[in-house]
Amino acid sequence: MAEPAKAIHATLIHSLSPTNLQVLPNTLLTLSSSGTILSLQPNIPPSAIPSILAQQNIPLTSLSPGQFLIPGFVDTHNHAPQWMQRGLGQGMHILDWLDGITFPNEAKFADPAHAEKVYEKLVRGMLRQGVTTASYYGSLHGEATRVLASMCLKAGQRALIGKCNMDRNAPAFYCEASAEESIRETRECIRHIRSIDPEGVQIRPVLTPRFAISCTAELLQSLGDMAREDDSLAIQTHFNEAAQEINATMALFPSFTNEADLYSSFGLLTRKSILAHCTIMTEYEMEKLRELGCGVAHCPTANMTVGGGFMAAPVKEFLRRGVSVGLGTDSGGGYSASVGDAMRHALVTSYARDALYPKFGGAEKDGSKADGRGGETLGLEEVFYMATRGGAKVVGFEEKVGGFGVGMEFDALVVDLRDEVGGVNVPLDEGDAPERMLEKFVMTGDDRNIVRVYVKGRVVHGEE
Ligand SMILES: O=c1[nH]c(=O)c2nc[nH]c2[nH]1
Repeated sequence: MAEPAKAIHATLIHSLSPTNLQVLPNTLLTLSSSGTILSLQPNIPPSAIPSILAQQNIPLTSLSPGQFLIPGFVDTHNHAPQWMQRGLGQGMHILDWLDGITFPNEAKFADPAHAEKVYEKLVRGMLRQGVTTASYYGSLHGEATRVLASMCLKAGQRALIGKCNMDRNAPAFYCEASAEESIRETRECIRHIRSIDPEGVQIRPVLTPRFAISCTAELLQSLGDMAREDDSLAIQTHFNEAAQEINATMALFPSFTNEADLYSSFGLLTRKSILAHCTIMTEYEMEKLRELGCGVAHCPTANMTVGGGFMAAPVKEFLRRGVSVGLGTDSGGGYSASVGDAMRHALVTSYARDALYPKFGGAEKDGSKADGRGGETLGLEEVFYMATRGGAKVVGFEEKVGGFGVGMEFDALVVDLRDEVGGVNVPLDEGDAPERMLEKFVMTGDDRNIVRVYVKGRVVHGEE
């Protein structure tokens, strides 16, 4: 067994399941030099630590009252080249927003120097906000996507990284010449990612057909073939995002009546699929995603502001059916790249769904009212789960991260609610219990309250 390299004494809070939060007070953790949790002992008073660590000459970090540890956040849906366009085009419909704002911005990543500059800010900015794992869409450019992969590895962020595939229905200045070229560049990116992190410890490739509108059937089929030949490959795409997008998709593929059948016919719906948005779902598609084991990247910030009006995905229904759901910032369709905002917006959109949308077909649910509404609100435990362990499951990192346990890798945030960190919004009160501190952080905290970030036990933001 590995030797302990450092110890941390803190109150830990993590999710065991969507509805089960666990607080581990006064916990003594030891970590190996590669960041694996070797031991985890709750209820150890500070006075007992010297004798426990007597045989181990390792440094100890102790948190103060007002501070606690949570697992690192997982952003299951993020467009890396859109980092600089956040906030633009609010209220636009999806296809107009892509043409008017997004494609001209992403086209700039043909220049690897531009990619280097923007991706450095992106990865640093995401780590600072506690996003220890992200699933990134790159631009369509192979070289810029390789720059992103190298940047994540160097900065210490875990990531799935995919070169965007798009060989039609985009302006000539931002469209791949053919399906073959798109596949060639995709293979090159996968090779690069696997050469710099052969075990996929920190970064992994993900197939990234942007959506069916921008991919020919030949390209979708070739990507599906790649997924079938290598079942370790994750897949990410946009799915049932908005009415404008669904109508355009069905017009391009008239032999299908829904997106679930369309994407699965090309072999793109697997247990490794990460489907962003899923706002407009039928009973049939809901069940199909469940049967196929696909994960959902719920992106409430974008769904409320860009793409198609106000869209409230049926998240509670996904959870009821056992479909894996994580949170995505969808930066920069989402104007905010903060998973904290995504948690708050997930709560708000669930309240809207509860009040305004007829309940989803299927079994009677507790809490539904006579008019068919109700039963759709999410709780704090559920949004925190989706931001951490649930997200880790969606992106395929659940055995390593998302919670705390012996044998897991230590991706964690030191949350600090004390006045001295300079955040004015968090109302820390004397005697606040850990559960209450977490609730206040989720609802009112920001990056100033994330004072240190660990990935694999290494400090990647803040000071040790
Ligand atoms: O939110 C979104 N952002 C995008 O970049 C995109 N492309 C296709 N569909 C999309 N939706």
